[in-house]
Amino acid sequence: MTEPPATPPVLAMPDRPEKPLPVLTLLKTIPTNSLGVLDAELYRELFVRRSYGMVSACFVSDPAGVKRVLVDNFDNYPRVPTIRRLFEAEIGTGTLASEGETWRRHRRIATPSIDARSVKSDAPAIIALAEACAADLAKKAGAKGSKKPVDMERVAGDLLMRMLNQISTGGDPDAIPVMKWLSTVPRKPRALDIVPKPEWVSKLFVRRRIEGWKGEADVTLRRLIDARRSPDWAGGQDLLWRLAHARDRQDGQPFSAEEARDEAASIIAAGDATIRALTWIWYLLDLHPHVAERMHAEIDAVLGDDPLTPEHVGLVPYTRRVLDETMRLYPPIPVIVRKALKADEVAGQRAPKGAIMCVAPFIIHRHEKLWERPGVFDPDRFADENRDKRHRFAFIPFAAGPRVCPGASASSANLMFGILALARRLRFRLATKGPIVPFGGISLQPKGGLPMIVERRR
Ligand code: HEM
Repeated sequence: MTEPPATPPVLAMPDRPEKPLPVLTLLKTIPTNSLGVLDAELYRELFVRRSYGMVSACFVSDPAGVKRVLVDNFDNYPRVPTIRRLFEAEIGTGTLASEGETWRRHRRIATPSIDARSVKSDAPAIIALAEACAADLAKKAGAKGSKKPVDMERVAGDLLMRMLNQISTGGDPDAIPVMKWLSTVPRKPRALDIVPKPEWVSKLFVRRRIEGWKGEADVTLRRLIDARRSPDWAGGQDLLWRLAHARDRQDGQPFSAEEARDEAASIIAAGDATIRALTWIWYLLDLHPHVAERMHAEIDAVLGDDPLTPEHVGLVPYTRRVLDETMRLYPPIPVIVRKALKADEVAGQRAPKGAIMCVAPFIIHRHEKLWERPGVFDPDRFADENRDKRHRFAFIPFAAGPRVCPGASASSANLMFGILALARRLRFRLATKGPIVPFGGISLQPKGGLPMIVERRR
């Protein structure tokens, strides 16, 4: 067995300025990499309040503060309207982009359609997609190995798109443009997209551009849902069918056609975060051969030459720890932003009315006061015997509270199928000497992709 290196490798990080950036530099940096504005103090202090002219921002990393914002007083902290509008413009008012009673109703009706029980029956088809992806990469690598790199972000993106399509429509090829469209939401905004504006300005300047992006894909999505509402529907009970027939447990009412479309678009667009975890894991494994070796040994011992089944996921605890440690260091959603409707006390500190509340998994997961050796990749921190050492709200890749990710268990299972299928047959080596830069948009991506050489293991 390979020993862990005496000095752990330096991991890809965005710039971390020693001091807070001046406002102008901050405004210039955010569009190029929002994580590059997070300065060193934020990783040292559990609560930091900053003023930017008229706006206050609170960076909350104290686990008690995270709980206050996301769970105990979550009604006081809706999404920041500018970010919500970015989504709303394209996908309407589904769970992802609504607030108040609209959100509550969507969440109540939609959540049972994507919980672990509902997506269980998709597992064999999802596993088949993961196996096909591994077989395809093995073929490309050839017996002797190919020197031509593949972009792992693209590989993960393609696989996850097929998985989402399987869950949503039973794998209907007509729905691929819908998946492609929703994987681009939200697009890079223009200033006019995010400021509040009268309806006529929106119609004239914003809606038309967005209609162009959606093109036929939105028409297709509506058609797919309508077909499932028809009494003549003879297909399966996939996610779109479940959304079309779901009912509110409070008043027994189903979604309207428009609501069902918004919710489907919301869930498919949100599912895209999964791609990130299935990208960063191969980067970390290549940098840490002792972890890769142990994970491969576990997978080989448990799977052997047997066909991969859902039951295998429960038998590979070390591989699961590798996934958790990957999402600690590179959380797919790096920053959660809320706005304080009223002034509040958060972990003993004052959050003023109107403050932007930044609960950032990227900071919290690397915080010096919450983790030992936070920059070191060590999957064993997630071993059962170490569970008591960490606070429940110090690890929040799926957020927490009433707005916790409803796709958490479905995406965890799909990720494990993808990891097991690929790692059983293949190993990936970084194919660039240049730095890998984590880029923070809504989700956390390696800037410019992740080129890797594929090698066959068996
Ligand atoms: C590794 C994969 C994923 C991660 C790390 C992740 C993470 C998150 C996080 C952090 C949030 C909260 C964002 C915020 O409040 O600002 C969220 C919300 C959401 N996620 Fe996920 N997600 C993942 C996959 C999925 C999948 C596969 C689906 C659907 C099948 C999904 C559906 C949603 C929806 C609908 C919301 C909005 C919930 C609400 O506002 O009530 N996610 N996700």
